[in-house]
Amino acid sequence: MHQPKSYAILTNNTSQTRSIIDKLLVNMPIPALQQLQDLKGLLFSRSEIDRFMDEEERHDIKILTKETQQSLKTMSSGEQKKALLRYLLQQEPDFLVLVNPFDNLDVATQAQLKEQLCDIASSKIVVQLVSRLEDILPVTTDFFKLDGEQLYPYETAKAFWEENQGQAITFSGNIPQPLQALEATDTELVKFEKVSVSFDGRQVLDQIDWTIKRGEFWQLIGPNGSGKSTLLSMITGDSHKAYGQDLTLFGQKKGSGESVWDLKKKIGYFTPAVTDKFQGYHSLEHMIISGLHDSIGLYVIPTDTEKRLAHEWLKLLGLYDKRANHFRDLSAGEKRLIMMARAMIKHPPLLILDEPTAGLDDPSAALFVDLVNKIASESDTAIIFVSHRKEPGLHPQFNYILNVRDTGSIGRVGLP
Ligand SMILES: Nc1ncnc2c1ncn2[C@@H]1O[C@H](COP(=O)(O)OP(=O)(O)OP(=O)(O)O)[C@@H](O)[C@H]1O
Repeated sequence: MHQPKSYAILTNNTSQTRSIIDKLLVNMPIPALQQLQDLKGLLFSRSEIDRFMDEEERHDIKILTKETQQSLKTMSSGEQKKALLRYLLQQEPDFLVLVNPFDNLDVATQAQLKEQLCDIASSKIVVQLVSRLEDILPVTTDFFKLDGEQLYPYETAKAFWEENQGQAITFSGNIPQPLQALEATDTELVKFEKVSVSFDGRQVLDQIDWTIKRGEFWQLIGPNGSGKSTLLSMITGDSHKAYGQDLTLFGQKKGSGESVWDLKKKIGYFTPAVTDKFQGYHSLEHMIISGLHDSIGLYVIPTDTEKRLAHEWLKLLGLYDKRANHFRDLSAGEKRLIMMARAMIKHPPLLILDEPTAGLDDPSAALFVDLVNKIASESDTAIIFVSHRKEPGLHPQFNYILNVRDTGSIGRVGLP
């Protein structure tokens, strides 16, 4: 049997990805992909998982998790993706549209999924929409680039690879200083001592010891389901599992009467999903200044000093000329740079970056990583960077590595 077509479409920050997906799924004609016109296609993407999660939460309709008690929301990214793929294959589609399929997955799960997708591609048409070159399946037969709404086909694989191997861009200038010097905090910002966590009788974390000190740059590494989000939510005050544990945050023992609000003021938090909350018409200048007021968008008139500071950040990011533009009109990569400036404007004692490069194309991810390195070296802010990918160019001082065991994940400190 001859191998069906496997299409790879490389997307960048200008790509109208949603529009091409919609056309593919409702069989609207796409000249370069005529073969798919009358075929049934299904979507494998983060947005589909979110949609099913929403169905569960709001309407109590369990589709992907029919066979388990656990809700989709509490599953790890790997478990969620497996459940979605299984469900899609049961529907026997003619082709699958895969959108950044390896995002949020650890290295081992990525490798398993890659093998499974290559296997599927040997008998079924797949259309990959990917922003990272390393995600393109080796079985790919036809290559494209999506600029805006325009789909450009390549004559050969060689022509595609030659044109798209990117070069790095870097920042020049230092990161702006805060309006007020960083509040004097204890040297130890976070201290887990023999912290164990269980869900429904199953132990997920086993005797975690982890101390994060002022100004340190950590990468938190662990396979899907190893408990990374659980650890982060204990630090940010979003998990009740933190109570009764030997956990000290900014010098205060957990459960000793601190308010979640006080805690949140000390932590800058960024995950790509946060950008989706900013749907209003906020200018870039106001978006950055809103970080000083802990608000989503700006609802007070900014002072001249605040504006000057925001302008310094915009200049550093190369976005000063766009300062009056609306945040919602920026590219995905630009939005993340602005969100980083917003999270950093006060130089919080701790900055948490939860898979911050997911979904970005290679040049935008490289630029983002460059900004993180810069913040780490030019400020007293401690950073926790969570990512499954070995981001080329990221320079953490330490790794905190979770290893999964039957009795819960154990943690150890490793040097990068
Ligand atoms: N509220 C909950 N109820 C039941 N199980 C949960 C809950 N929250 C997390 N879990 C389980 O705990 C384990 C650890 O989950 P967690 O989300 O912390 O892992 P993770 O390392 O962040 O995974 P990923 O990299 O996929 O995001 C998973 O097996 C998950 O299913």
